[in-house]
Amino acid sequence: MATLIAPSLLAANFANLQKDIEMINRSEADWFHLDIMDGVFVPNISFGFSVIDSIQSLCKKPMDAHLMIIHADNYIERFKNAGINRLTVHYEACTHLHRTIQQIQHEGMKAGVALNPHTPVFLLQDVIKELDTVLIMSVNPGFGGQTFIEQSCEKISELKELILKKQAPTLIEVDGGVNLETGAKLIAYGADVLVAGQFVFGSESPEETIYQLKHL
Ligand SMILES: O=C(CO)[C@H](O)[C@H](O)COP(=O)(O)O
Repeated sequence: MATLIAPSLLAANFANLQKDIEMINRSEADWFHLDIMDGVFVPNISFGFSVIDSIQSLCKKPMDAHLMIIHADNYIERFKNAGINRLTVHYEACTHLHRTIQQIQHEGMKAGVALNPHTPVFLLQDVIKELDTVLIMSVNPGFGGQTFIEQSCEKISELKELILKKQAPTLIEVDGGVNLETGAKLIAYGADVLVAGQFVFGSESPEETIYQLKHL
């Protein structure tokens, strides 16, 4: 399977989101990646439903939301209504993770679980078969433009092993510090989806940068 590319809108120009969304529509990107932060689970606040509702009709590719929030259960139906196709919650922020996954899938969305850099992969062994995606955080969540944590590569190997062992249908998504160098390494270790924010939107030609990531 060709690697999927999910540009993170966190690094887009919020004064002209439409322009960046249209660029992603034109590009070889596969998904829109939306980072939702609550200022509690992570020390930053990003954007919420008013923004997602406004961009929903502009986004012509699946919307992949990464929730960095507590009490995600309270908002699952609301994210579905906002047009989100894939919803990822954090392992560290969910008390009843299995129930949360079921609720997301009950709403017709793909369900993902994100792991912070300090959270080991083996903790997912009893839910992996239910998961559409595992999002390996290769930086500490909360901010774009951080340095890639090398240890993430080993976690991808461990996750790949777990997925094969359990014959799970799960995609491996990686988020944080992705560029051409780290991206190539991540693909070699088994990543299926690369999220990239600063590397795409901070480049001279974001569309060309997406092309380069897609063809690594
Ligand atoms: O989840 C995130 C932050 O919590 C971002 O998606 C991630 O950091 C991507 O940003 P960049 O590619 O700029 O490192």
